[in-house]
Amino acid sequence: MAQMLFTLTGGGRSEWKRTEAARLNERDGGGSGSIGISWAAAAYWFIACVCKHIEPGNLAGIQHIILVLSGKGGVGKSTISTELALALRHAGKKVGILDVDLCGPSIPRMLRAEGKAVHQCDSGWVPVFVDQEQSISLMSVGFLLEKPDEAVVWRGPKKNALIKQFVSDVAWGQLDYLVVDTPPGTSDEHMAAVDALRPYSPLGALVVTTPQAVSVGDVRRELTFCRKTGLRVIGVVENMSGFVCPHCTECTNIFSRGGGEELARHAGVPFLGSVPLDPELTRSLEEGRDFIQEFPQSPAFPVLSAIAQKILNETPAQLS
Ligand SMILES: Nc1ncnc2c1ncn2[C@@H]1O[C@H](COP(=O)(O)OP(=O)(O)OP(=O)(O)O)[C@@H](O)[C@H]1O
Repeated sequence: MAQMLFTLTGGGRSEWKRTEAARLNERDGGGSGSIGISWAAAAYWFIACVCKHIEPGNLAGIQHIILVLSGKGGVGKSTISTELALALRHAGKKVGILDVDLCGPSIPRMLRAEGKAVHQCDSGWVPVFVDQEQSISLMSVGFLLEKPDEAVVWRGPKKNALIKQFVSDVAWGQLDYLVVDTPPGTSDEHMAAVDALRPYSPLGALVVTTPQAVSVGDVRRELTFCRKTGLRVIGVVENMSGFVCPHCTECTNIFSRGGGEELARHAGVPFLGSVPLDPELTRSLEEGRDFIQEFPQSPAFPVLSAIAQKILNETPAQLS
């Protein structure tokens, strides 16, 4: 504990002690879930407030916050978060990604940032910059784990405490967009994220689904969650919507098609587009490559670019 507090409150840029985080994770994994990082966070806040080392409002420089939600796991939420961030970045925007999918942090790998370390400055944790121009910054629990495939086995209160700490303590600086990748479903973690983010900036949700009725049904629950928490729905994205044969360019609707669009129409929320299954997208994510820059001929490229463009077109007017 003493070591952790030292690393969190010490002056200058000292490296986050990942081994200490991993040790706390190990010690508390599956246990009471109420000690460890959450206690350290409380102590950290107390000391930070007393010493006035931490400026409140680390999110104050962010123009727009977009929460990416999905009813089910594996429908491509992290994929859409990553590609949206890349597309916005290629449109000249400064973008941050906050990965609050604590049990499945896949974005560091998708952006080839695995193994990078989070540093500390006077105003909090410095996110990892994933490109040389420092136009995309990323914060993920993946950076706090000793090994990339280590499991985070925490109970709800502890996860919520870390999400709140991510929201308050990451020094993003000036950003045009913060894309928040959430776990699947509508859990306590979503409430923690929404509650913690609400005071800082206009907020909207982008809901990802696959076209099948079973996934679309889960999206209805997401839309209800948005309504109940007062989150504006920016739009629905249908992912894995058809497979375009690379040889003959014929599109096969493997998981049916159009469920997301129909749901959006019924719910009265915007439909942003249907992203096809695209092997080049899978490959670029596996290899941590920049799909938007490297694969402009791919079938998923025009749809992902159009989704980013719709967000660019409407966010200044509607979210401000
Ligand atoms: N349109 C697509 N074309 C090809 N592959 C895709 C597409 N969308 C997602 N994938 C692949 O599907 C897998 C699951 O995607 P992803 O991790 O983004 O889903 P998720 O909803 O974030 O999952 P989780 O709920 O586990 O966080 C990944 O391997 C990704 O590369």
